[in-house]
Amino acid sequence: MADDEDTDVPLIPELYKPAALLPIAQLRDQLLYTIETFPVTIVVGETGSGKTTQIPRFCLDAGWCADGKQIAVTQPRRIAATSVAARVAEELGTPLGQRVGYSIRFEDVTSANTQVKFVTDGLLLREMLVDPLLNRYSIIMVDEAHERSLSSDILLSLLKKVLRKRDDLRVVVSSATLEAERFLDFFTPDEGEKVHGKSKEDYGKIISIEGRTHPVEIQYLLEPTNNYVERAVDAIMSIHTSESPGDILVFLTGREEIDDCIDMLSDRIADQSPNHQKLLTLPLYAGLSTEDQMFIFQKAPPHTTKVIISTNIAEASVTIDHIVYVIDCGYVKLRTYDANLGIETLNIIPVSKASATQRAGRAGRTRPGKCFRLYPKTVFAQLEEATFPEIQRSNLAPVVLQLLNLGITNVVRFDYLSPPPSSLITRALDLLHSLGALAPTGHLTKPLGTRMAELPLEPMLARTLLCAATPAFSCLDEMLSIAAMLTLQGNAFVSHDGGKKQLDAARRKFAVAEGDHLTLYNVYEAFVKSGMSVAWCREHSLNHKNMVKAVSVRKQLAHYLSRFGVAASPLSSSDVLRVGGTPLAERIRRCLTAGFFAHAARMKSDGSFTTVDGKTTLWAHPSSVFFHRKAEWVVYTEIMETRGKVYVRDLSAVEMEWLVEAAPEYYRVRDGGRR
Ligand SMILES: Nc1ncnc2c1ncn2[C@@H]1O[C@H](COP(=O)(O)OP(=O)(O)OP(=O)(O)O)[C@@H](O)[C@H]1O
Repeated sequence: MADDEDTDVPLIPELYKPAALLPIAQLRDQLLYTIETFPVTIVVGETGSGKTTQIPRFCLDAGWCADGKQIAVTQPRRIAATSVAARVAEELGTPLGQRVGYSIRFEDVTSANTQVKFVTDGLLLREMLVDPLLNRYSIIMVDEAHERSLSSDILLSLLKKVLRKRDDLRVVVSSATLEAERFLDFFTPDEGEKVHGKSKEDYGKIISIEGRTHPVEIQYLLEPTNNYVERAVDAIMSIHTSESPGDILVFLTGREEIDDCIDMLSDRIADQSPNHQKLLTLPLYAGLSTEDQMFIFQKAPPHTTKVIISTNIAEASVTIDHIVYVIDCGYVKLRTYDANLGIETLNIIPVSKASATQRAGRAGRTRPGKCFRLYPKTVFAQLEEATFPEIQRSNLAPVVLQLLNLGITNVVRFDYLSPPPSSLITRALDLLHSLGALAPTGHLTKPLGTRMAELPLEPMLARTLLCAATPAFSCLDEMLSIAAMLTLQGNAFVSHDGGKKQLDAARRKFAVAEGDHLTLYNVYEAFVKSGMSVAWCREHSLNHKNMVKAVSVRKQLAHYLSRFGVAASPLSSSDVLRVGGTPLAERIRRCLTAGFFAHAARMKSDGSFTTVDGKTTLWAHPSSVFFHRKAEWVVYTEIMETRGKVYVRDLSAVEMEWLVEAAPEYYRVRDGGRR
């Protein structure tokens, strides 16, 4: 939380200069009238027209926070929530965390004075667990709703319900053109029905904002390429040598491609004459700490061109000053859940037109720009209009758990914007049931199910953590550290000089035969013992900021548990090395099995793994202890598909008996399939 200073600062009209040049400025009065009159306003506008930064300012100025209520603006991604909050705070001349703040998972930069709060959509959903009617807000703006992120879809459904109960709440949905009518239809009452005296016609309205800040010229390749990373490097070099100066933003699909691109680029730069304008390459992907992500917003040093190489996380709502050129590979890594196999895979697929437009729109925000699409124009014409809704391709267990906790027991007939396939819901219910979160009545079990819903962790990890406190496992202290490290999503280690060998060597120093979770635990412990030292992290190829983040996450998780009245035994569990004759390391692995039994695999003679049902071959990620070592059975906490191979990360060796013990029903019901 930020400090509570600045309590009585009035709205500062002299600082309030709604960037008069932004297209949205002309629609200010119309927008405010619509928001005042209609419960729901759908705003459609070009990228950079001012929706995200200006609408909250207009509403603030119009008195929507006068009675102590707040305005919330949701974003699908952390980087958008944090950077836009910083921008709006700057525009209003207030320190970030005061009148304008942000809140993302494990990071709350708001105070009692906060009036405009940028949040990730998932976080606002979580807030509903404690404040189901979101009473503290007068306006909720769901930004980038056309992206159809899982959380924003669910949020829209819940907001529709809240609006039926609160006639003082206003919902603003910002969307790309194509989806606007659909959103309006979703919210408005049926023909002949009235809500708070309002009929279909006077319940909601679409406002279109014409025009954009600066022009963006789009260029295409004449022929398709079969190596867009290489083409991206070519494009960067050609901009660097032939175009007028300006920073470059490149969209690739994932971290590996980003690393490859940076490696290739540094080889090419090495060949250049030293008096040439320098290139500064900066990676950007979700696994970086917030601080590292914010690095991309810093101005490049003199005579230096900044080249940001990013996944789609910089695609929407983000303004990076000085970006003149955007290079778009035309692909995105999309998470898809296969309900039959029960695994999540990451597939690289062509972007949608909406995404391509958003990417191009990262240029032309503070000056005219150019966008180079690494595919022919004919390919653009064939792209899907919008991204396939996440709710129809996701593991729904976390969301179903939250809906159940909100008292929505009939999750099949819930009012979804796009109903998910029933197989996904069934699978989610099945998993929650086997995790012990769901009672036969269809309600959450108490306390396990409700506690799992409250913990900001996915259900399997939540259950693992809750089990860790039970006498049989007695490893809460250790599991708290492991859970905190897992939230770093494989980004504890970093190569300070770019070398993969150095990274492997660093990992090996902490590795233990039992697997990656205990290895992560060792890393955490050693970091804390080092006094959280920066130098120590450097020496061991660890990302200091991420490690500090893990310490903070661990504290927050411990706080949740103490609120539940769950605590480690007074003797630190590390001191109780053997409980009931079971050594600590084994208890930890048994405990992991209690949560991750659905993520079990058996090693084959060639070192790959097969899922319990024998249907899928999995490979240990190179960062795993089991990339080299042998184990018969393992549980894994992360699964991803890269270049046609399914990799599992964070593995621990377990015994088959533990799996059956942990989930007898799960393994029996699926018999024939699973054992
Ligand atoms: N951090 C910043 N630095 C400089 N200018 C900025 C910054 N943030 C916003 N702007 C200016 O404000 C304009 C509007 O930004 P805003 O994010 O409100 O647009 P938007 O309509 O929400 O766009 P999008 O849908 O692409 O996110 C930008 O085009 C840019 O000119």
